[in-house]
Amino acid sequence: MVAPPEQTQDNNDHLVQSNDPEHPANLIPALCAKFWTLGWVTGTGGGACIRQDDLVYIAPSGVQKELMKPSDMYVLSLAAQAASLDRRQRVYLRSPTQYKPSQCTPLFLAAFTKRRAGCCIHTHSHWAVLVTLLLETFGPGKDREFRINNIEQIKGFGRGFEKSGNLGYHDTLVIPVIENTAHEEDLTEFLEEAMDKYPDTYAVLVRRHGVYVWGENVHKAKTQCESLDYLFQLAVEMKQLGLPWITEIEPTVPTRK
Ligand SMILES: CSC[C@@H](O)[C@@H](O)C(=O)COP(=O)(O)O
Ligand SMILES: [Zn+2]
Repeated sequence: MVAPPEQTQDNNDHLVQSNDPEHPANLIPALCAKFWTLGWVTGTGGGACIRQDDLVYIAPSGVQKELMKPSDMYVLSLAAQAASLDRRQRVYLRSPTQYKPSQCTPLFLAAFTKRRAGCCIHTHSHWAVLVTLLLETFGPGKDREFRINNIEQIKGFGRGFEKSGNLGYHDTLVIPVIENTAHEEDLTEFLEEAMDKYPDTYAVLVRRHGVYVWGENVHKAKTQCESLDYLFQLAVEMKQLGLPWITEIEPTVPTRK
């Protein structure tokens, strides 16, 4: 077994220094600046995390996510983390001294380790929060899933973990909802439970809080996050217009003559 790299005296600064705009240390600040304009990472909430092979690039906690710099990024080795005896203790190769790492770290790690995701995005989007509030009004039992079908944007989603291709127009997209907790890290066990119960899901809604969305790579995570936000907004607006709530209708497959 190859020993994981250790934190060096220079804090492994080379891990976050690159001229490549696609390098995770450059991409996280760039993505978060775009997400801020969508209201996804307002007031320090939400964020994004990228895995490149064994290395995970993590934003700091409690900072204005749209103003971050590559040098603000934490770097963690999944191999070193797996070898650590205490699962809650994080093994960082690089820690910017003035901050703590994002409180969302254990949730991001769940997407990387349980689903081999390459990127995980957490938003505090109004649409995500409103959808969880609307679901509450459907009563116990019906408030634990967001379902939608017969909308073109569903095709923006992959079929599921280790499955090829995307959902089709007539498929139903199902996103589980978990309850919020006082501390972000306490959501981890519920997020993992939801992943086990819905093995093909790429997202988990957190009631009155937001959504976690992941994908095989940055492109897929971003596409799925944007598609989902579009669908959440559409669902809320359909409800406002008095159109039938999509969770209450069955998929309508037209019959061919
Ligand atoms: C507005 S505080 C939000 C946090 O508690 C949390 O929900 C969040 O999404 C961001 O946590 P952070 O530790 O700043 O990355
Ligand atoms: Zn949050």
